[in-house]
Amino acid sequence: MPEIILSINAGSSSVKISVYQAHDKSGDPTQLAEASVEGLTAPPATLKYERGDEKIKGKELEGIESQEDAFRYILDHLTQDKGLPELNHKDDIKFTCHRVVHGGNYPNSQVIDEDTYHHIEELSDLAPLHNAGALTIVRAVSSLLPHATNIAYFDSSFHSTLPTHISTYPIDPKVAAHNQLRKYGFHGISYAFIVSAVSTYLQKPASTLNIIALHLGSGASATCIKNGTSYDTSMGLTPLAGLPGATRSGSIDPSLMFHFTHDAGKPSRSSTQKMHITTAEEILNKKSGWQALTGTTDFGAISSSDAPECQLAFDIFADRIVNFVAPYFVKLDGKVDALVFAGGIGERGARLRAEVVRQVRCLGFEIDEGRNEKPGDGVVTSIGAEGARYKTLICKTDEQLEMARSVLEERGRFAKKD
Ligand SMILES: Nc1ncnc2c1ncn2[C@@H]1O[C@H](COP(=O)(O)OP(=O)(O)O)[C@@H](O)[C@H]1O
Ligand SMILES: CC(=O)OP(=O)(O)O
Ligand SMILES: [Mg+2]
Repeated sequence: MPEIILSINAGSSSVKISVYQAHDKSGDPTQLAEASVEGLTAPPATLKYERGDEKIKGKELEGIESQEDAFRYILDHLTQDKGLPELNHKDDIKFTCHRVVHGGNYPNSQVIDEDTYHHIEELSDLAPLHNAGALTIVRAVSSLLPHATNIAYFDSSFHSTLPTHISTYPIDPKVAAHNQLRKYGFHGISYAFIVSAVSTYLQKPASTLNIIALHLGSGASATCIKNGTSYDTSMGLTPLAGLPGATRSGSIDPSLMFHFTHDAGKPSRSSTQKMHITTAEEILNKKSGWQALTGTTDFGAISSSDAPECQLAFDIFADRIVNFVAPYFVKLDGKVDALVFAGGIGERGARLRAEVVRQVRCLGFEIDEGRNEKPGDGVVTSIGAEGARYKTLICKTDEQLEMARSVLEERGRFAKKD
């Protein structure tokens, strides 16, 4: 009986699911199909599907508005695909991996049982665009695929190596300890993939790899990776800190909110019994960022527009990214193996990459315009100019593959208790 792994990546604007078949040989599981519903924050959402030579791109979907809608749509699509007989029997799905953004103090992945489910639910307030959506998918899996083992992979786990002086906020330590207020950091599944891919590409052991990695998607972050581990990262207690995003402000003066509205501390209308967020958090997470500045969350459209508000959004993003690249270069003492772009915008946004690299040229980074416009097909490609002091790379990050690989490596830990 084939063992199938469904790897589910619920982002703030998309749900991406890859289907793998496990095998006994060493190496990666075999990918059978990849489906994603994108644009949940810029309706209509669209479907992208790839199975062998079968490709669908940009199919507009009616009524798909949430992560759960997207999951159910993709599962139907996969199980009804005649060219994917491996999924005709839902019981063959042995493992479902779920990307869960906030994992609190979990240093590694966890089988989702009652306890972990409730713990992840408690953390929903700290990742209001993410955890609750991922849990709706966990619940759907439990009813639609009762034989599968659900495993949570946390975006925050990769950052459990942050030094204390970097993860600690200068606030009352008693309150901080009691409420577990510290820098957690996110996009860690992606950063784990990036470390392994760049280490293979540069033929340098991961344990000696120093990179400045930028995961730029609907949510965007920068991470300073020292000796293959997270040394600093731009997101914080929640994914709101650091860089702006599709609907997020990124870091602002914390006092700003009290001048923006008198209702800052009141519960927002999107609070539920299980998730409590204030009006301030609602505004900064869901009503700010590119959406507020330009009216669209599509950074591709923003980058190619001449409209002044789009130009301003573009300039803000480049500026805020540089605000992390430079200090991370210093924290690595100039011993930097590469500056790495990843995520939907990092991988596809040639104009933004060119602008960021131009602004940090005094550090020794330089882009090759031709390669930047038409990067190669590999998982990692170089876009740096010949002779530049430091390398600039694009990494096609794959959070679904990172989770599926880990399932196979750690499967002993996940034996299902029947
Ligand atoms: N050609 C492009 N140039 C710049 N940005 C792009 C381009 N194509 C897509 N994007 C942007 O990538 C972002 C989505 O990134 P992704 O990492 O897939 O998001 P998520 O955070 O939901 O996982 C969107 O803002 C989208 O507009
Ligand atoms: C952590 C985070 O912001 O994730 P995403 O970019 O997928 O929304
Ligand atoms: Mg993402």
